[in-house]
Amino acid sequence: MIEIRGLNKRYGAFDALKGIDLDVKPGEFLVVLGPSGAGKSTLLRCINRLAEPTSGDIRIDGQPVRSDAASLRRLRCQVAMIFQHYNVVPRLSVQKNVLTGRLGAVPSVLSWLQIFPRKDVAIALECLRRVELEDKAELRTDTLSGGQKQRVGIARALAQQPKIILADEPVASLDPKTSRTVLNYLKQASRELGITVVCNLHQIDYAREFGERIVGVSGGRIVFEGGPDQLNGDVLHKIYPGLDEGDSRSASPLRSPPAPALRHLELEEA
Ligand SMILES: Nc1ncnc2c1ncn2[C@@H]1O[C@H](COP(=O)(O)OP(=O)(O)OP(=O)(O)O)[C@@H](O)[C@H]1O
Repeated sequence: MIEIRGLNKRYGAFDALKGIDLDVKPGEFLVVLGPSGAGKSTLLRCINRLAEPTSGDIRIDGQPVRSDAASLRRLRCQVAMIFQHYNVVPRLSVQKNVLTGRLGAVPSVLSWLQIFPRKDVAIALECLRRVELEDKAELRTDTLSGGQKQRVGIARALAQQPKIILADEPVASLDPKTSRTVLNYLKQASRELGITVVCNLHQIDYAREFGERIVGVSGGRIVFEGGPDQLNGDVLHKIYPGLDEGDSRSASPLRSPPAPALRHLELEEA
């Protein structure tokens, strides 16, 4: 579903990604694990062209990903994104937030007027049902808890009816119990709908629990690819140089501090 060959991304004089080769199979739930600054977000942003690769080739469903308007339009339909800070519109109702996932499929004049065809409203409600929030559809989104907001983020991504969901640290701002609930919704939807998911995580425990396959990134390179049962101490030291034994058994020391809310939405500087 995703084929990446020789992907490099340079910011000024800094190489954020160095020769990434990666294949993601259709329907796979892939976890990208790595320390802060490893290049995980940059990898996702290159896949969906929020960042322009310096060099290399990315194909989605066999089609090369390019930056011309037609390719970007196709890409935006095929690939949905889930963000650490939910990126919901607080004043809008839960249902309207989910309906924004339908914007690519609705004539722009209707979306300008915030009028959505009945078919799209039905899709939004079905997606809310998948994350068990259909009873909150009419509420303002800023009345929800963090975990519920992220479930709205998942429903919005599902409403797009994408082939691929890229989730950039979707549970970094949530407590452990809520994190597991949110990741369960995401994994279940991926399994039932056959959506390919690439999910960036900081937490080793969640990577083991939810990843069907894990890619370890460190210093802009892939340093591990394998199953969750292969995440042993040696592998963890490769991914997290300097990690001590206690850290490798616990998820919490590897939690990142929250990043600025809009960082992942901002297009990189030209
Ligand atoms: N727009 C940018 N301009 C300059 N440098 C950048 C930019 N975006 C990312 N970087 C740098 O590229 C490196 C990789 O960043 P990236 O956000 O991809 O890492 P990450 O693994 O996702 O980290 P985190 O888990 O903290 O989000 C970091 O050193 C970061 O400072």
